[in-house]
Amino acid sequence: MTDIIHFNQVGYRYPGGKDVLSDVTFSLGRGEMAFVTGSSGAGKTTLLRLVGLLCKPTRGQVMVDDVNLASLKNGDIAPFRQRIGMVFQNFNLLYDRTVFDNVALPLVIRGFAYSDVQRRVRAALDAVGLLNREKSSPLTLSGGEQQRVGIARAIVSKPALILADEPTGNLDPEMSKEVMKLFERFNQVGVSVLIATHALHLIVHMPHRIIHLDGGKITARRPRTPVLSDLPPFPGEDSRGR
Ligand SMILES: Nc1ncnc2c1ncn2[C@@H]1O[C@H](COP(=O)(O)OP(=O)(O)OP(=O)(O)O)[C@@H](O)[C@H]1O
Repeated sequence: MTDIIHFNQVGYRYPGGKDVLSDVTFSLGRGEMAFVTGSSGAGKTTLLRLVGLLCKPTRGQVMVDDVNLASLKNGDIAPFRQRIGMVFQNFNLLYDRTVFDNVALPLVIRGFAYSDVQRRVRAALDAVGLLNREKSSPLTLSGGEQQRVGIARAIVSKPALILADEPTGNLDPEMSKEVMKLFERFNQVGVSVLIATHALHLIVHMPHRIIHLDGGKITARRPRTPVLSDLPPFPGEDSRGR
């Protein structure tokens, strides 16, 4: 598995502040899903912001999709970000627009033809189970549905990588599980996914790797847990053991 993200001894300090990340080295494999955990202030959001080119490391190198982010010129940053889908805790939706318009936004900004916008937005809404709500205002949706709109907007550009910052932070336990399952579905079709979360109870039974931050340093890593589907099938059985 090649890496879609590689951090090499990365440090970050907000202007005028102290180090909020130091000596962070980790990789996310292409097609992998993993979690970044840690208490409030541990540096999870900052780590995702570095991957999403929302800030630049003060030390070390960040590679994303085989590009050293330090080598990108200003004009290359916006096109590069289109390879990444971002999902936020507070959904970041436009509440005076329809669900369709919210999901269409990244494509409209890029100047896609309307017929392509329509096709891709409908496919994205279908993938999150909200095709029947395309004309609705996000205000009429539940929190879980609003987050699914946020996820549809993140995947509509067919990114190689999804970054999600506390995507279940405003959701009840049932909706949180649904949203995590949705990320797993995209991961199963090859999208790499990195999720920052406090919700240990939600992820502890999931098989994905956990990268734990404390005070801006990686202090623990839980390897990916093998799951039944990793095992080769017995002769005469399919991969689900049936
Ligand atoms: N714009 C900023 N300027 C200065 N310091 C900041 C800024 N944003 C965050 N910090 C500091 O950086 C540290 C790491 O913050 P970060 O948001 O990355 O943590 P986090 O693990 O995502 O926290 P939370 O779980 O509460 O969102 C914190 O001490 C925070 O106060």
